[in-house]
Order: sequence, then C-alpha cells, then structure tokens
Amino acid sequence: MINGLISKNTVFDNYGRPVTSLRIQLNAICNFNCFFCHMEGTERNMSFLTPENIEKIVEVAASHGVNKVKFTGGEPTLRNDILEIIRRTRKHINGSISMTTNGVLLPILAVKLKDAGLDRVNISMHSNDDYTFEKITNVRRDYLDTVKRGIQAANNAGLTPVKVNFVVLKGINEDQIDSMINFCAKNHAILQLIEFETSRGRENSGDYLKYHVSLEPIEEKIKKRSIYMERNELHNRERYILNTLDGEVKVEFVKPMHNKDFCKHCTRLRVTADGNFKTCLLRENDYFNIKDKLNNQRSLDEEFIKAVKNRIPYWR
Ligand SMILES: Nc1nc2c(ncn2[C@@H]2O[C@H](COP(=O)(O)OP(=O)(O)OP(=O)(O)O)[C@@H](O)[C@H]2O)c(=O)[nH]1
Ligand code: SF4
Ligand code: SF4
Repeated sequence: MINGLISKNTVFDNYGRPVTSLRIQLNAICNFNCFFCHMEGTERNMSFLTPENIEKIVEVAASHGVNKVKFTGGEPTLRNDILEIIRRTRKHINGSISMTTNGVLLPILAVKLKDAGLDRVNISMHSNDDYTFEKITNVRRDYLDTVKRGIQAANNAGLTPVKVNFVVLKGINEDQIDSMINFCAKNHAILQLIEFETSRGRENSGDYLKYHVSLEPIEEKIKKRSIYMERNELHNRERYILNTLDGEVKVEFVKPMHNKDFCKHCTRLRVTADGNFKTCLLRENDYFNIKDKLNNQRSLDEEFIKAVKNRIPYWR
C-alpha cells in the first residue's frame, strides 16, 4: 500500500497516482557499456546539475510530500561530488535514499556513501559467469569479481537490503536464474529479475525480438518454489520468498511491458542529469525544463506540479 507514504502535501496526477519519490539521473556516462542500456531514456554525455541545483529540486519535491529518492545514471558513483549530493539530499528526505550502480566502485566507496546518508543500493550483475558478463557489459571479465566485492562491501557497510539487478536476456543469461538465486542467498541480496523493455512500436525491432523473454513462465516456477509472496508497493511488483540451502532469499519481478498494473502503481517523477523533469521512462518528448528555474523557487514549484499533472500511465 502506498498510503503509508502519502502526506497532506502529496501531489496526485490526473490518474489518481501520487508522486512520492524522485528518480534523479546524476550523469549519462558509464564505465560499462551494456548493449541494452537505456540511459533512463535520455541522450548520452549530457551536462550535469550541480549538487546545489539537486538540493533545490529535492527541497521543492520534499515540500510536495516526496519522501524517497533514487539516484541513477549512467553510473552515479563516477561523479566526484557524489557524497556532497547525498549529504544535501539527506537534509530534506527522511525516507529511503538509494542508488542504482554497476558496483565497481563500491569496494572503495560503500562506507563513505553510507556515512553520507545513502540507505541502500541496487547493483547490476547480469551474469554470474565471467564470459557472459564480458559479453553483456563490454568490459574485461575480471571486473565481475570487483562487482561481487562491491556487493560484499555494500552489505558490510549496511547499504541494505542490497538488490541485485538481473535483466533476463534470451540466449544470453536466461539459463543462469538458479545460479543467481543461489548467489543472492549466499550474499544476502534480493534478486530482481527484470524484463527487457522497449517503447511501444519498437517491439518489432532487432534487439527486442532477439533478446526479450517473457518472465511469466519463470515466475510460475519461482512461485511454486516459494514459501510466501509479498508486494513492493512500487509498481505493485511481486516478490517471492524462497528457502535455499543458504537460507531465505527474495526474488522480485520487474515486468514493465504491457503491464497496466505496473504503470498504475508508478509513483516516481524523474529528473534528467541536465535539468528536466521527465514524467515517464518510456515516453519521448515529456521533458519539463527546469534549468532556468533553479534560482526561482516559485517557478520550480509550479514546474513540479505541472510535470506531475502531465503524468500519464504508459500502458493503460
Ligand atoms: N518502465 C519502467 N521500468 C522501470 C521503472 N523503474 C525501474 N524500471 C526498470 O527496473 C530496472 C531496475 O530499476 P532500479 O533502478 O534498480 O530501481 P527499482 O528496482 O525500480 O527501485 P527500488 O525497488 O526502489 O530499488 C530499471 O533499469 C528499469 O529497467 C519504471 O518506473 N518504469
Ligand atoms: S552498467 Fe547500467 S548505466 Fe552502465 S552501461 Fe550498463 S546498463 Fe548502462
Ligand atoms: S508510467 Fe509506466 S512506463 Fe512510464 S515510468 Fe511509470 S511505470 Fe514506467
């Protein structure tokens, strides 16, 4: 239930969906080069907002009831002002502050991120074998070991619960789900199985036809193995709890394609690295420019409300 997160200041869109979280893209560059990367639906190599700019946006959003922030990129840990950004965000957000990362810099950054005010991380690990890892990320296979050390470092620093992001890809890694379940059980992580996604009309294009796998049959099998199921209020996602030799593990399903329920429970407004509100990952031309409004709280305020009111569920 999202009700727990709604306050008297929460702004709702015209479809009755409250905006309770901001998804802030901190850059559009990465030290990996995954062939399916969607860069949060933005161009690459754009200019960045400063920590001061980000704080102003967060402050305005918080005044409208936003109490959760997710940092994404590109790769957010490549920003050398990342700790300052988190500290400034923490001043205004009392709910969860989390980050999605490829994990490579976590062995050196995890403790500092936690001390700055980050609560938890999602770490992308789309394969448990180094050959496939290299094929997907286009970086040297030995970096898989660094990612695994990043997962340990995040756990040790208390950036928990750690989530491991795994995009299921036909013919590439779809046979590794059991091994990922075991890996996550051993490493005290939630496994997120993510459907390969694309915008409407692009479903007949090369990569989607080549790599998309329906998660339904996979979910059926996991459901049978599970001892119980809970929901992530975000997107109403199913999360199954399984018993393994290494203890309990949670497996969450992220199934965005043609999923009306997913969009119905979408509570996020996006902020692009170069300073726009963006209403939806999959929508194009849905930018609300705030670059020129950062020194004018009232205009920023108006733009926040305008962006929220323009949110439309993508699948409906
Ligand atoms: N279509 C769509 N896909 C999303 C959305 N949020 C996340 N995803 C997909 O899920 C992947 C993983 O998202 P993460 O950045 O790890 O965050 P999350 O799992 O959504 O958030 P938490 O549960 O709060 O950790 C993304 O790369 C997207 O492919 C969304 O709002 N819409
Ligand atoms: S690690 Fe994430 S941001 Fe980097 S290239 Fe891969 S999918 Fe894109
Ligand atoms: S409306 Fe749907 S597709 Fe768009 S961001 Fe929200 S959940 Fe994703």
